[in-house]
Amino acid sequence: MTDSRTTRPVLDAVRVSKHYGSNEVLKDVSLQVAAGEVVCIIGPSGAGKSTFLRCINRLEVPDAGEVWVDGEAMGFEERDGKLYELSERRLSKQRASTGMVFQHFNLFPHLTVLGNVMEGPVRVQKRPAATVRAEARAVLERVGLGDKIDSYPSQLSGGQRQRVAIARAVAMKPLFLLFDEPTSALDPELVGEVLTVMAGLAADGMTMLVVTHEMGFAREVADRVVFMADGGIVEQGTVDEVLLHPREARTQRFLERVLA
Ligand SMILES: Nc1ncnc2c1ncn2[C@@H]1O[C@H](COP(=O)(O)OP(=O)(O)OP(=O)(O)O)[C@@H](O)[C@H]1O
Repeated sequence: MTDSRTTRPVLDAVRVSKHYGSNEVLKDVSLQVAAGEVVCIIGPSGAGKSTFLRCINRLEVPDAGEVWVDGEAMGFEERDGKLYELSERRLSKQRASTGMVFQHFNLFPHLTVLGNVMEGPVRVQKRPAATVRAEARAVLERVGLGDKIDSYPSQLSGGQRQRVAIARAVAMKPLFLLFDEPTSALDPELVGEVLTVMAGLAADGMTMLVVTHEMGFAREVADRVVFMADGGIVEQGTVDEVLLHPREARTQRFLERVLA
């Protein structure tokens, strides 16, 4: 990749740390993701993967470290050369640039599928409803739910709900998408339809940081794989380097266990 647009880091997390009580959950974690890149984070339960994603979009406030998104410090704005903490309202707007898809969909039960997808662009980003409606329909077509726009979440399968959640994040036109184990809550037969949508977004050039236990997805789609354990990055590299020829004993043991 020689095009500078596809190599510039759109996400730059620098020495992020977080503790809960005496539990050091993240220790000095740094990670860059370039525009157009798909990075999968793998690792055992309790490694700090979810906490890292939540620190990136400031659903959790890190104890130390910085997160830069397209050159802007997450949670702060610059005025007169100084950084000031953003109000919750402005933070919500900034957070929209880091669209997040959770394990448990988090849809609004009282809104239709279309209403769920329009909510963020209209209420948070204050974009005109007519434009957003047309865009939301197009995004829902793209995730294969064009015929479900008037349904309510309770009328959908888990896989369909997760595809609505993905459409909702995409409709905000984020700089990148964060996925936190997006298929872990699904029945096995519904996992494939969600992974297919995610692979489609990756093929379209969407920048993605994906916490996943789906090794097949990581192998097929990731440009880079990051192995986390005990609150830190143990190793990272290409699929070939990390999944097929891991250097670190901890990575080898983890892969032996999950691929057994
Ligand atoms: N809000 C919280 N309060 C206290 N401890 C927390 C909180 N959130 C996470 N932890 C702890 O932080 C550690 C890391 O949790 P985290 O969910 O980030 O790990 P993970 O790698 O995503 O694990 P999993 O794959 O099981 O989701 C765990 O020990 C967890 O119990």
